[in-house]
Parts: sequence; C-alpha cells; structure tokens
Amino acid sequence: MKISVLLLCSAVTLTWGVAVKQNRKFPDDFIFGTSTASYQIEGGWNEGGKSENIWDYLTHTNAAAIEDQSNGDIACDSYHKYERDIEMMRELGIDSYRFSMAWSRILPNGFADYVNEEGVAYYNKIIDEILKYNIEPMVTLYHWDLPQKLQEMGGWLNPLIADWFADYARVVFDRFGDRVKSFITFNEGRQICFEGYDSVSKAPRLNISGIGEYICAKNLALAHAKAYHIYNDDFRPTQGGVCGYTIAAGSSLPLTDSEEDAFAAELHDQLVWGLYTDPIFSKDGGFPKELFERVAKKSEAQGYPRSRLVDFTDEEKAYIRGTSDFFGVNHYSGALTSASLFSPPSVIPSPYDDIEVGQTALEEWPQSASFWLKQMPNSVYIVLKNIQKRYGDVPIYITENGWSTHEGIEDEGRVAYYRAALESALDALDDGINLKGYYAWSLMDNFEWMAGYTERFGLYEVNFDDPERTRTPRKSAFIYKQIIKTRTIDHEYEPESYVMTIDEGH
Ligand SMILES: C[C@H]1O[C@@H](Oc2ccc([N+](=O)[O-])cc2)[C@H](O)[C@@H](O)[C@H]1O
Repeated sequence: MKISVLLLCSAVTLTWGVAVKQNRKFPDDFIFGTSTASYQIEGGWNEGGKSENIWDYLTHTNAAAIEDQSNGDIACDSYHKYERDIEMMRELGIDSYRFSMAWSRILPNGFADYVNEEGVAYYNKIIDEILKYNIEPMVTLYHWDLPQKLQEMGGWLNPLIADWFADYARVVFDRFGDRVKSFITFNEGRQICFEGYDSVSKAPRLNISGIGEYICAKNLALAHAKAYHIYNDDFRPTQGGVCGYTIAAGSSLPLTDSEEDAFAAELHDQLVWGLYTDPIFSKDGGFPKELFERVAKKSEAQGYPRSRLVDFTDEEKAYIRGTSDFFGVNHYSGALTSASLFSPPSVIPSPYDDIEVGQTALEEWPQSASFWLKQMPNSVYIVLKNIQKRYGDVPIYITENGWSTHEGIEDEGRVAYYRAALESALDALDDGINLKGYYAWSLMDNFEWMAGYTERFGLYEVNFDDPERTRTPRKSAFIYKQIIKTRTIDHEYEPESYVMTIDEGH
C-alpha cells in the first residue's frame, strides 16, 4: 500500500522534522492574531444582565458530561479581567484579536425585542480599548453559546432561527460595526450541527442521528445568508467592512493513490466542511453533489419517503451563493482517508454511514494532549490547497490554529507545532494561495468544552486555582511575539528571559 503523504520539498535544513526554507518572510500586510470565544473565557455567566445559554444549561444540569465536571461560570474571568487580556495582546504585538460575542449577553431574551445595554457596554470596552493600540477586532457572532430559551424552541432545528439570528446580527452590526470591520457569522457549522444535534457530543447534545445535522446545516446556511445580506445591504455602504464564515477543516489526503481513495477523500471533505461551505462558496451553490446523491440513495434504501438531506429551493441557492467576503478556516490536524478504513457506526442512519469512509493518522505524527489532535506534516499547506482547489482564490484567514499540552511554561510541544504550522503557511504563500492572516488558538488557557480545563491551548497559562486567574506567558508566547515582530520564523531563537514587556508602538 502506497501512502501518499504530501511533503513540500526543496528543504534547506530540517528542524523538528520540518522542512525549513531559509530567508522567507510573511508579507508586511499579513495579519497575525489570537482567537478566543465567549463561553470559553468570559465567565460572568449570570452577571450584567446575561441570560442562560446552552453551555450554562448543560454544565449546570449534567456536570458529568464534562471531563473534570467543570464549567465556564468563571472561566478566565475575562468579564472582569479583560484589561489584562488586552495587555497580553499588546505584549504579543498582535495585529488583530478574534473574539466572539455572547448572544445571551446582548439579547437576554434571545429575541431582539430587548437589547441589554450592559452587555453592549462590555463589548464596547473591549473594542474601544484594543483599537487604541491598533489591534483590529474580528468578531464572531456565534461560537456555540445559543440562548437556552431559543434551544427550548428547537434551536438550530427550527427554521425560524434564521430570522432570530438575522435579528441578532442586525443588532451587532448596528451597535459595533462603526468600529468592527471584520465579522464572522458562525464558528464551525459542523461542530454546531453534527456535534450538537446528531451525535450527543456538544451542547445541546441531541441524538437525531443522520437527520439532525442535515436539518441544522440547512438552517445555518440560511441564517448566515440572511445576516450577510443585512450587512451587505444596510451596513457595508456606510461601515465598509467584511463579513465571512468559518469552518473547521482538517487536511485530508487519500490513503493511497487509487481513484477510490481520491473519491473517499473528496466525499469526506464534502461531509465535514463542503456541506457548510459549498452552498456559500461553490460556483453553482447548493449542497455538494456526490454527498447529496449518497444521502438521497441511502435514505431511499432505508425506507425514508424523502431524503434526510432536504435540498434548498433554487431561490434559496441563489440567495446563499456568494455570501461571504472571505473563507475562515480553523485548522488543527489531518488524516489519511479511505473507504477501506470505514467501520460502521453503532447508530444508523448516520452521516458517517452515509459516506462509508474512514480515516487514520500515522503513529509517528506527534500527539497533543487532545485525542483528536495529531500533527500531520505540512498540514496547513494541504488544507489551504484543498480549499483553493475547491473554491479558487478566495481570501483565506486561518481563524484558529493551535496545540494542546499538559506542559507548564516550557511548552516545547506548542513551540514546535506553531513553527511547523507557520512554515507550512509560508509554503502556501509561496504557492500563491491567497492567505491573508493567521490567528493562534488561543491567547490563553480556557474552558475546552467537553475536556473542561484538562487540556491547555494557551500562549498564556491561566491559573484556574487562583481567584485572580493569573495569566503567565509561556515560552510559545515569546516565540510567537518574535515571529510577529520579525515576520520570519527563526528556529534558533530562544527568549533571553521569561519577562514580558510591551514594545514601543503597541
Ligand atoms: C481547540 C478549539 O477547537 C475548535 O474546534 C475544533 C473543531 C474541530 C476540529 N477538528 O480538527 O476537526 C478542531 C477544532 C473550537 O472552535 C475552539 O473553540 C477550540 O475549542
């Protein structure tokens, strides 16, 4: 069996097993940032007029669902400690900060009948303060924390949610768009839909296997498009910013060079991100063709009178197509893909059973503290190339990329990962891929969903035993700072000390 792992060659030196070309530089206008999300860092879960969201509800009613029985009630306490967060951004010298707003902090009823001014004031403080230091906000409208009240009305399975989300988006654009020039509607459609409604993984942990994800995906696409059109028609003319969409994509390569494995890799991409992005970015719009046909055929064979993946109307397809100014990708890991690796899921119908494809990672790839995260060689380049092949030269932002450890301050594993990922991003730039920016996940340790606080992704360590939630820079923070400052990756660079300062101009 020939394993087709693509490695970009013409290396000059090898560092950490990574091909390193010399004298390469990120362009001056390349954006370096860090990412966070509201539920993972804010805390203040019932303060300042905020209402309960689906993560508050899950962690308060089913603590056992979280590995360490923890929750985001306080998290990093960024609701109170945001000034320290901004100081850290200045220490790093980042160009942009990606964070999300909590729908239930801005609209505690879920609906736009009442705007919580205290919630608006909280986000205004962050935006105004970072702009003082020339740090551009990139705001995600929805990073998984749906108001619980809307969940009780069906959440993302209720088609009316497209309007509820559009109303929320209008409030966000109206209140913040004079200063925020970059919006993302959704963080990771698949994680919202498959993990929330199909596979009992993330909140709200519903198990409508083989059906829930598809209904949610359709509603999400319509919600996104409505928000985009509102921005485009009513706000862009005066505010002049951009509005995009972010998905999670691993770099999938065919296990062998057979046609079957090439098709398996294509089907897998269609399921795990094309389902969400083809309707927006593909030439003809609509769901991915082969996936759509597979689900229709399977549904029929299973006795369903109609496909479990309900198509858009032609009018809806046209309404959704082209509704994104950039492609946001959260990228962490990769795998090799083949139908020969398929093992039937325990529950059928299931999206995985629909495609009958499986994946594997190689033993020798470094393993992070997260079971799902292994470091595939050159994986940033591979995923960006897959996106470019699919959608052409759309501007791309890597809106998350990072590595989890159980390490303390000396986080050599994370340092190696970031250096390798950014070398791979340089390969993409060298190849003419339209990559505009890179956001490290994450500024600091935070509540890592089902893993609670057992896995750490931060450039800054957070002491969750300390009521002050003290933040301390890790080695990786110094390394990332040096890369941002010089726009180059110096694999020999070692921080002189672990004392952080703010450089002039930040
Ligand atoms: C660590 C961050 O993970 C992000 O979510 C995903 C989802 C899927 C993959 N994947 O490899 O398939 C990677 C990361 C999430 O957006 C963020 O909040 C963090 O938890």
